[in-house]
Amino acid sequence: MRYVSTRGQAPVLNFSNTLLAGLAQDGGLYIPETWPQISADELRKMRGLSYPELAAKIVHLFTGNEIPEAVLLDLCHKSYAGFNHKAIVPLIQLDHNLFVQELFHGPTLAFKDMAMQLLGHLFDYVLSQRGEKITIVGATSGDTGSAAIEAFKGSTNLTVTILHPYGRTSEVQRRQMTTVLEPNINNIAVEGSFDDCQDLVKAMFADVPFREEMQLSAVNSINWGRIAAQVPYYVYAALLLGAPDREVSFTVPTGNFGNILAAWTARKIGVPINLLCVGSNHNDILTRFLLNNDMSIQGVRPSLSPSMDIQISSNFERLLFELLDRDADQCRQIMQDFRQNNKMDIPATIWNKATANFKGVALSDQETEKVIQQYYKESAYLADPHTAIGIATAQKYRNKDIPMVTVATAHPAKFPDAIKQATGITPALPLALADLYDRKENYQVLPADLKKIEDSVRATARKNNF
Ligand SMILES: Cc1ncc(COP(=O)(O)O)c(C=O)c1O
Ligand SMILES: N[C@@H](CCOP(=O)(O)O)C(=O)O
Repeated sequence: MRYVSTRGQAPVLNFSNTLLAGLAQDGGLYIPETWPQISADELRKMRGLSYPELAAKIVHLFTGNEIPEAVLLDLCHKSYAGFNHKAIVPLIQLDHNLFVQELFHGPTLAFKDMAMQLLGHLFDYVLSQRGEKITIVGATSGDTGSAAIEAFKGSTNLTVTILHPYGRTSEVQRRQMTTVLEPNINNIAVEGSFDDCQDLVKAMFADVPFREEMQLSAVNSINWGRIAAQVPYYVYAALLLGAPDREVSFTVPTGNFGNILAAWTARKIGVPINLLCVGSNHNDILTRFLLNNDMSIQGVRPSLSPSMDIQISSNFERLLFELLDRDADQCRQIMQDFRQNNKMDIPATIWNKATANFKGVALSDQETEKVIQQYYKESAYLADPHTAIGIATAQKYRNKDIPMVTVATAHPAKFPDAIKQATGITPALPLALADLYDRKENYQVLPADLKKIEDSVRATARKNNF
């Protein structure tokens, strides 16, 4: 498998180098040079596989023989062994043709564990083979950070610095990150928004001497490895609901556009997926785009669904590249203009192609609360605020002939205040996290200043003798 950058000016890489590179040198995102395909017959043969077995087959399509399927199978078994549901990604039926696929049964209670647990093993495998050490830098609005810290804590091959927006995650999310005290983990609360954190990560990659000195790598969904490891659960749900002989639609609560891009990738490789629906909170740049071709940055406002408090959705660039028929020069120009003008100018022909594939709905906090309340009362289903946005979006776009699956991206106990406000109950944290509020925290608060952040990343690497 070979990977190309969406901006066309970075070297073409194999899977392992794409994984370690994270972001392309030209600021673009890596994407497969050609899409692997699964035929309907091959899909039928995958029915009945367990989740780890299916995941190994799907991820192998993106690694090629660089990582043998038998090795991937072993890594997938290890990755999902600690999940606290036997099905790993159970599909719950809410209504006649409305389903929820729960992706939050991993150690940090959000869908990020699905990819991050596997990425932890993949990085270890590749780095041990090469005898290399790297520095991971990541931005989080709450969930990627804890999943990455959990997956990589204690590793002797790498250090991890995670930037989170100061005071803008839930307390549970913050504590899940800041109470991990292993020396290879560094938590920074940045005085700014998630978008500022993500910009700082990209700026570290753009600082070539720093990038080379530290051997930087990424675990946000700018890294293709993340997307590849998020495709299998879409295939799993589709197979359970009759694929390849029946279509299925998906609704995804969306922020950085990584999770829905994985669903779109499942369609690209041959899974019959009908609609892809984006659910947003009032940080609604993606839904404004889908409804009115308005992709203008309006500043991030805190919401009840903090993990989606994002305005610059990195993975949109991968979709754009594809919709532009892989014209990397045009993609690069549009992305550069976007950051200069705070507005993306998308030609009408491209917008039409996007809206033929994707639909979108934005919910206010009040509406989100009502949906949590309604499903709790009527269906005894407790949805976290992100999932509730997904369910409301699915309600709008479901149709009677095609099953609609909303991916449930977080456990309600990660957002106890919002759940209490909506239902009056406080969801309990699972046993493994029951003492979270008693654990000691360690993090520093820094301004959104590249030099200060780089100094902190370097200090962590030095402390670990890198
Ligand atoms: C709970 C939760 N839901 C939804 C999202 C949005 O997913 P994505 O950024 O892949 O669009 C996130 C963050 O990524 C999240 O943590
Ligand atoms: N919501 C995310 C934001 C980062 O998304 P990623 O998928 O690109 O890592 C978070 O919880 O951190």
